[in-house]
Amino acid sequence: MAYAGAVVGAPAPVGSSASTARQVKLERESELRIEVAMETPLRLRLLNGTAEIFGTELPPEIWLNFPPRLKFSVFTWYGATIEMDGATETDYTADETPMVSYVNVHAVLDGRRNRAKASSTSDPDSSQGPRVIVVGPTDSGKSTLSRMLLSWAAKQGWKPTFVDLDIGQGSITIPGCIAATPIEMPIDPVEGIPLEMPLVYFFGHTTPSVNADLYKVLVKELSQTLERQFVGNAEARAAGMVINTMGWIEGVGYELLLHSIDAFNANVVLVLGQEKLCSMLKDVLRNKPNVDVVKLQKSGGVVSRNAKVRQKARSYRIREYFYGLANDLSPHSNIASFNDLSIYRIGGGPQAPRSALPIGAEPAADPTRLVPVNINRDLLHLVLAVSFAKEPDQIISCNIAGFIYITDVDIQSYAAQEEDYIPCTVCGGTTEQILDSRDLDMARNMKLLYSFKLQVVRKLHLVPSSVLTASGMKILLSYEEQ
Ligand SMILES: Nc1ncnc2c1ncn2[C@@H]1O[C@H](COP(=O)(O)OP(=O)(O)OP(=O)(O)O)[C@@H](O)[C@H]1O
Repeated sequence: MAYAGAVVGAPAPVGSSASTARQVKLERESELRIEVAMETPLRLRLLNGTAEIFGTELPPEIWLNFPPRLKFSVFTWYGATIEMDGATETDYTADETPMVSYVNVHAVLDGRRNRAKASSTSDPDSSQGPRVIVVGPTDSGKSTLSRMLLSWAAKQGWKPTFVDLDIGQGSITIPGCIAATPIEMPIDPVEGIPLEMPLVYFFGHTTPSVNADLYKVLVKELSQTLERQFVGNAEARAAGMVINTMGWIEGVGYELLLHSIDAFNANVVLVLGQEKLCSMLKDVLRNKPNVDVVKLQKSGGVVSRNAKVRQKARSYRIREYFYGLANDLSPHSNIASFNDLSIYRIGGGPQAPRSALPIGAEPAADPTRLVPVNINRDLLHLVLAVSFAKEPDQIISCNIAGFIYITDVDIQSYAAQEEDYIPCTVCGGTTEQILDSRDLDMARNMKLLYSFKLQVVRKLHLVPSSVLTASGMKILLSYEEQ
């Protein structure tokens, strides 16, 4: 069948929504850029030739289902024919892409991995593979480039570690977290980053400006944990890391970027699409000859997302966590007694009274102070992170097991049964704040430690509700569309 619909290099009209199957012939080194329709999924398959989606090769002939709103491109190095079935917001082909420069970076990184592998494992420096950090403004394609570098490396048998420091639009778990996970296979174009063994730290907000100190502490914790893991794992060490960062590159954002480069001992800094940031980083890192700062072109395919779209994307990520990408998970609902829960938030908290401060000094909240949270209806609709910490003072340095969503807080039945209220003693999270960013108040920035044992990564396995219906808080592990 002849190729219909897309003209090389020219966008199809926005909103084109042909729903019949159609074929697209791609010339070598060109790509088909697609934004799936808002409400309906898209099927796509490779008919002939070879093609990849952000570094992961497409299997021949097999239909892949892409959920609504997904934005991606199918790139071919040598030419391919693609068949699509379903509606799109936009689909067009482009023959100008920065893919050659991206794959050249991969080749250099691959050489470094081989050298690290071949070197004596007793020398920590030479056995360390590349630690790549991808930086740039919002919507410059950082996550996409990170993904390509990881998938190309995994295709060649490496198991690089993916570190995602983007708390606004991170791709490992729900927003508000920084996380790391080994990538052992090219990343699935539909499912995304595998969730088998992520190391997740909970910040609780979608922008670090609410508590930049806490963000730094968590980045440091994550980097130190990975460092310890690398000591006993020569394979992971040689494969190195790819670190995705936030798009906030001005002021405090720039300072946090420098802190991340330092915390992870990054030795390759890839700057996407901004001359000024590149020259600032080159300047500030000139005393570190082992750090390469490389400027790369932004792809014309990167889709810009406004605040509303980003906020929606965050809501979908949370929903996806509880229900699965294809609604294939069934979150459990449970009721837990207040006494079985200990909830803390980090930062803010009661401040020292002015009278206790030196004259002229302003009271300042300790950004890393652990504050017990009284259970009340303010917790309603919060998403809480479940910490692995055994004691409250471990919360800030501990990674988390998963998340719960609070659908009801029954104060009355609690009051009827409990004379003495014992303030809860563990850690907390965020909720609708993340879902709709209405309120970035630090009072909501909490972590959570569950006092009964949970083994959770993606699915929470709580004690059955019949055991825990005694009183108090009803916890439904689900998320309601706002
Ligand atoms: N070549 C391309 N063709 C089509 N869509 C693309 C292409 N490259 C990136 N995208 C899409 O553009 C969007 C933004 O890209 P990406 O998430 O990589 O940017 P970012 O710089 O990481 O964004 P952030 O501002 O959140 O840090 C994503 O939905 C991504 O899938």
